[in-house]
Amino acid sequence: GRRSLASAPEDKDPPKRIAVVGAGIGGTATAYFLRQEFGAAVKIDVFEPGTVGGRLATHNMGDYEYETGGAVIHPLNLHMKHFLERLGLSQRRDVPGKMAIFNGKELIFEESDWFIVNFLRLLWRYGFNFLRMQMWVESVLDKFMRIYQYQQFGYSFTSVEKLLHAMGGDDFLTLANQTLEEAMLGEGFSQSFLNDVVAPVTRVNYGQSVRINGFVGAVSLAGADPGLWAVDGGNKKVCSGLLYHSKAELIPARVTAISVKLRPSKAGITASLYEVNYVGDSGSAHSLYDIVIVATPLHQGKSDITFAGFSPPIPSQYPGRYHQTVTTLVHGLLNVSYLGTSEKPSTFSVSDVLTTDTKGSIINSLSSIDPVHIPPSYLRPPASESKVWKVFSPQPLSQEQLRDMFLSWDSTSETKWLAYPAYNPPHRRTPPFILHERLYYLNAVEWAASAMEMSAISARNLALLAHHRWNSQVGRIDQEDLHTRLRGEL
Ligand SMILES: Cc1cc2nc3c(=O)[nH]c(=O)nc-3n(C[C@H](O)[C@H](O)[C@H](O)COP(=O)(O)OP(=O)(O)OC[C@H]3O[C@@H](n4cnc5c(N)ncnc54)[C@H](O)[C@@H]3O)c2cc1C
Ligand SMILES: CC(C)=CCC/C(C)=C/CC/C(C)=C/CSC[C@H](N)C(=O)O
Repeated sequence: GRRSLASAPEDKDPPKRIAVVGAGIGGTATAYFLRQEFGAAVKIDVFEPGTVGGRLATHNMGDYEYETGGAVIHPLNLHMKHFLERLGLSQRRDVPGKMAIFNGKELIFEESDWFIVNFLRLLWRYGFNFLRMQMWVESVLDKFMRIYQYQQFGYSFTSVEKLLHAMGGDDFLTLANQTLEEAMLGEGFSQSFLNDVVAPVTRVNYGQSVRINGFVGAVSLAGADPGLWAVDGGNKKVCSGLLYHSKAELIPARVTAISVKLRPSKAGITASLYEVNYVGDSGSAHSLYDIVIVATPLHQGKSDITFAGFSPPIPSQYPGRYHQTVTTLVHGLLNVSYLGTSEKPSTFSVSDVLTTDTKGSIINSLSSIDPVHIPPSYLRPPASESKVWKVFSPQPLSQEQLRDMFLSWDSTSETKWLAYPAYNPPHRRTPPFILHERLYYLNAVEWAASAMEMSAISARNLALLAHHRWNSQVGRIDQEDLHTRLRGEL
């Protein structure tokens, strides 16, 4: 393939052992790409105290299973698509639905079955803002897609900033360091369009306002594109599949500390190894590794790993915090009048209710959801029947709030996530990908944007970076102007 043509002919001995901390999509994709880069001989251990999948998780309700965490994937998320192909998984059958926007009192927009009706309504209210937004998101996505070509040619980046810059130049760095609101007002979008249309999208996807950074804002708007998909059987199947495919060993334990140990090597030169300390059901233990990849956020409430013996020191927790989103699944009957509509439940066919950023609003969104596997004759039940609704809110819902929203229910389930970063641009500095010589940090990428595909891109980047740094192949690291240099290459 095109990678091997340019790799150095005399690679040094491959590493013997590599550790990955965390078995979400980031950690399991890292194990998969590490195996691809370093070959069959290296032993890869993946540490995970919880369920494989991390923020990709499901819950059983009635006879079916439903996504409670990461749910939708973009049609242009090429790593996720590639994983499905390699693992023999398939996309879940799509059940079309309609969207509405709720301002806390009434529905200010309700999608019609007819494209032309939606188009004319939006044109009437917001002029060409809507079409221009689609063009703006597409232009960001066009540049974003360059990363796949760079990675296919084996190029890697030492920081989130350099990765963003390689995709979209200074424009992407500016975008990431200003708010979505500033970026869109600067592009000439109207404040009412931001309030009525853009904020509901950032609220459903990231639980936050239009003051998130412009880059994650564009990702969020891409998350409202048509053609979104999910994995048949549940998104977390990708994680267990990648783990199996990578022939990594899953160690069901929590990593407590990572320290650097100096060891004399064959040539008499002192080489450093990493000691990973962990606690599992059978007590605590430690092992030595040549390379370690941390694939869990190093933030308050997310993980608590001590880094010992490093100079400069590595903090257990980086500045900034993760934002809480509570997922409540309710198997019950919606109180349609809660949405201020006089429509009959039997004809109310909205599946996704987004919300504006109104003071006192307690929910971010309310969606009718389908099981992770859709049986052949499945039809989404109307609102007049008991079915599963998913509510995203910043705080847990009280019984009283649930009683306002639902006429009755058989069961509920609540998952409190520290879901994604609380985005307050301009951030001081994105955390580093490289914590130490051969110690890497995958979730730094979430400060640009948090999504399954972002973790997969970071995984590929770190596997390449770890490989090139191990073999001192500097020609594949932080190369400038790749877009021009690779033009015409397929
Ligand atoms: C409610 C919600 C909805 C979302 N919706 C979408 C969506 O629709 N589309 C989308 O693309 N993205 C979505 N996301 C974001 C997406 O889920 C995440 O970006 C992605 O899953 C992150 O994967 P990760 O592997 O990097 O991290 P995680 O999934 O968090 O994995 C980290 C793993 O590390 C483990 N771990 C923690 N500490 C230790 C330790 N000390 N030792 C060992 N292991 C440890 C954890 O148990 C966890 O399993 C959503 C997130 C949430 C919460
Ligand atoms: C990374 C790129 C280019 C695109 C990803 C687009 C995408 C799928 C964004 C969504 C991210 C996200 C955090 C969604 C959360 S909620 C999703 C859904 N609306 C739901 O109801 O679960």
